[in-house]
Amino acid sequence: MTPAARWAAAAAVLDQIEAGEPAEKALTTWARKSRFAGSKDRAAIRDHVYDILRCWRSTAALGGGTSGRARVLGRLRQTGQDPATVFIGEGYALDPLSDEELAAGHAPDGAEALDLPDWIQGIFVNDLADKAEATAEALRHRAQVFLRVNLLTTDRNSAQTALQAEGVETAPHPLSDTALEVTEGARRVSQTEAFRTGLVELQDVASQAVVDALPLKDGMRCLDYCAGGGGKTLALAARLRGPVEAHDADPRRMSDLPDRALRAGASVRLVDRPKGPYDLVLCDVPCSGSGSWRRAPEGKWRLTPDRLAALTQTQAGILDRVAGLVGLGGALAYATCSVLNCENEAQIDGFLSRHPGWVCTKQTRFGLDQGGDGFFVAVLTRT
Ligand SMILES: C[S@@+](CC[C@H](N)C(=O)[O-])C[C@H]1O[C@@H](n2cnc3c(N)ncnc32)[C@H](O)[C@@H]1O
Repeated sequence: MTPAARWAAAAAVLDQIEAGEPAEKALTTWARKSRFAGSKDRAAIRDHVYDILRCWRSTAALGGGTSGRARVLGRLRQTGQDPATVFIGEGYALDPLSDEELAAGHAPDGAEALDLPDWIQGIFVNDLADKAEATAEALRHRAQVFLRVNLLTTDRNSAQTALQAEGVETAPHPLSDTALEVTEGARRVSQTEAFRTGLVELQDVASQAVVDALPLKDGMRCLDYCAGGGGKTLALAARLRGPVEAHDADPRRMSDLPDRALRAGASVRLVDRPKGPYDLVLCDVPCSGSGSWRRAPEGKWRLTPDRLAALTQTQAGILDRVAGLVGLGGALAYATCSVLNCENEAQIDGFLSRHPGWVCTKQTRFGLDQGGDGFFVAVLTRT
């Protein structure tokens, strides 16, 4: 496909998303109908779509409309590319722009320029103060690719050498001693022998730092209560060098975890009904995902005040339930990939006011300015 044809395909996918289709589904449907597209085409189209999803409001403002065509025009203007090289009307390219389309569009302002929903801009300013703008700006750009070195099978230097031999260049990242930032060959990672044999896992650096912050001790009984795909379960098992139990309200989300654990040489047991007492329970709760909107930008546009309120209730409910699983002297670790106070510090304050006999021994925010996604972790101890 020509570069112009890829933009035309992106415009078609964006129209489906505008009509309410999830981005992944719209991309898959397009790929099924377009067998002529190769893997490089599909990757380029996906990049266009996600770049625009991150900048959904500003591209619409600059392009003068919410159609895929207008958003592509907005994105080209935003990145200083000449629309005349894309709207060429030949082959599979988009039709040339009309005079009306050329005259449309305005420079985005305020929340539009920061690509935030209006209702959340005030919350950002209130919660993040002088970091609000920089955080919103960081969420408008692609995230770096990070790997977690699996300490059960290798060390960071050896993993780096193995990846380099397969054309993947990496650099250690200061936020976690298990983290490598991929500087070249990111698309090749999942095909490498190093990945297939469990030397490394794809995992954001701040997500790794959350696990580093947990009070781990040899032989402790440990539960990951919201295990999902198991990213943190595996990191925990590697740090602990021992077994970890994994639970999720939706067990289907853990369906790949046994295979992933096998590949990583980690001991993970899936539990339907956890029975305490545990020495450590990690709750990586469902949240707005506002710290990782650059990886999952649709979440930014789908979040509503009602949905956020429902999420904070779920989070408080999980904390209250899980408290009963932690033994005396044990710890409850609460984590989110959110930058919002109502899902972070306010949840901890609420828990402490409902549960006398618990103290908060650690509370850390990882900001996007530290390189990874925005994360929060608190450690609560039962005294
Ligand atoms: C943020 S995700 C977990 C991500 C995972 N820890 C990781 O690192 O890959 C939150 C998980 O919580 C699960 N969940 C939602 N409500 C829950 C509940 N009431 N109890 C337990 N898990 C719940 C969801 O199914 C989802 O898999």
